[in-house]
Amino acid sequence: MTDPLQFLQYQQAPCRVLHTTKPCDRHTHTHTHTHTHTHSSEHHQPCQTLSSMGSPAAASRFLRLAAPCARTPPVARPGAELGASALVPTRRNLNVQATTEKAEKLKSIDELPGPSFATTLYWLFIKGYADKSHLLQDVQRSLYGPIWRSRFGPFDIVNVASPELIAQVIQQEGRYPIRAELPHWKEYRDLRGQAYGLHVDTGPEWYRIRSALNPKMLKLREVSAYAPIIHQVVGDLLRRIELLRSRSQDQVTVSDMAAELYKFGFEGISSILFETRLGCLQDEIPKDTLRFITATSDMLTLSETVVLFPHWSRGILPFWKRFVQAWDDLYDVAQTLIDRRIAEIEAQVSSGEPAEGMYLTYLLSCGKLARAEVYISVTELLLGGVDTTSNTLSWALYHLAIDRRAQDRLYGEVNSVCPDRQEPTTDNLSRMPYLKAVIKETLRLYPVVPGNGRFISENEVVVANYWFPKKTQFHLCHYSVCHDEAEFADAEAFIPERWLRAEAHASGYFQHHPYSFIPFGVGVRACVGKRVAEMEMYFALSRLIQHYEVQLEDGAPAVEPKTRTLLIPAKPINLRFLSRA
Ligand code: HEM
Repeated sequence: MTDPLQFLQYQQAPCRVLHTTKPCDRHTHTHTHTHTHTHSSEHHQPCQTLSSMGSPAAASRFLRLAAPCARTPPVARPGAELGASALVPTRRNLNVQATTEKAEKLKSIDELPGPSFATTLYWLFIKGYADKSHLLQDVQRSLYGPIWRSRFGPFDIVNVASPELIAQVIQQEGRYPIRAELPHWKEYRDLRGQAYGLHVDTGPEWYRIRSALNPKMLKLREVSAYAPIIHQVVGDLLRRIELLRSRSQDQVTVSDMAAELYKFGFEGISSILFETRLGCLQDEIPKDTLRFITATSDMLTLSETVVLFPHWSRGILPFWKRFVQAWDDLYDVAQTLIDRRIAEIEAQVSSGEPAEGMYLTYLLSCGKLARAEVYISVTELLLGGVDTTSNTLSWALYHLAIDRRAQDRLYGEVNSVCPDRQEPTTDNLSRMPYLKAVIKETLRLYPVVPGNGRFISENEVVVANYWFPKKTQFHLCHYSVCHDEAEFADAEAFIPERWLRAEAHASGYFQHHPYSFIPFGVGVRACVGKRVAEMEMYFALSRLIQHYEVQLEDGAPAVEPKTRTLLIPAKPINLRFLSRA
């Protein structure tokens, strides 16, 4: 079966499209320009919409005639028992679905099973799933099947928890997909007169920003240019581990590895975005870094709280004020760092030196973004690029520490491609399939983004045999699907070999549906930092394993994940690093 990530639009040949948008008062320039983007050709012919159909019956008639829009090849999955949804929606069989008798009898959203508000409250606060919402996906799927509706305060959500149904949603996501509406983020931006940015802008405006960010983030060749700076940061991480070991009682233990890797993640992505070393892995963490760390956590937590309360409560309850403060801090840190770098660039230019840089120099000079958009884009990239890589690395080390056999195999591979602790190059990485398999398996067991979303605002859509009106919010239950025994044999076990095609085929481990593993999302809205994240994780993990044998502390209890927007370790992970020298 094919890797779903190969369908990411970014990997396809770029095409030139003329985008002419009307001038907008929010930005300082008129957006009439030509730019390069990496859409698949399907996107120039938007998915057929059901928007003007008006009723399930009309939609079903339409479906019978429609040429479906699909991005994946047909996948026959034995044993799928999902009624109409068992037909994996592909270019061919979406038509088949449409022509079945079932399509005549599309059901409405009100017919979906699902918990009442009271039941949800019970699950979250009495049964204790408030910080384990990843597990709630599994519980609810077993109660209601692969599609159900949940209502919680102002939220009305359709959950889908099978790869077939996730594929159906994605295939109808439209030309400019939206993950979720973020009215409170927009309100903050309006309050401060800031540009909207990736998460708040929608439609062609979102796409214009995204197209500016993509080229130096998603093209392998471009991302390879960041290898030397990432190696520098990995060097700092190794020195930091050496220092922490030497300070520990037994001279080998590093406590709370996730916290150390957070600093690594921050330094890594900052070195690319700001073209400056911040020194996060030094003993004294820069003040601004600490401010950003606190603000990130506050903003994400408060973001979930603020929307639950009505507008009028903002003067009484503290949440909105703290939410605004957290965003102010995030933005201010990014703006300060950017302004500092701009001053350096200006000084270089005025002294006749060429202004060479990496990502920030590109964003400032590409002529596609106003300065205000650069500020907010870099803030959002920083927001997305730290906990994600650092938590994934923490889980990878944790499992390698438990699984001696996997660790030995990884060490063997790294050592054979890069003997004598040579720093791996990006070319070397292509000869390290086991390293990549370890990261994939880590992301399968601990998808750091355990649930994704699609808010389908422009179109009415059909998923399974249900018809949904415009503005339906879908929740894509990745965690549940990644842990589904029907997709992944021995789903709870850490088996990197399942990603090595030849071995996995021989042992029956490679049989999953492409949409059962999409840790970086999929399509034009997928993660913009995927390539950078992979490079950071590959370099860090390979060099750590070159230097150390990693073990769990004696008698350390198992560490479970918890959800705090992202899937993170519920307890500190303490590891022993035994020098291989
Ligand atoms: C292990 C590492 C990472 C994982 C698993 C991950 C996962 C994801 C996922 C699942 C999405 C949503 C995609 C969708 O809706 O289809 C996303 C979006 C995003 N990610 Fe990542 N991410 C990672 C690292 C990074 C890094 C390093 C950066 C920054 C360079 C980053 C920046 C972003 C941004 C800005 C978005 C929003 C894109 C948009 O809305 O257009 N991520 N990521």
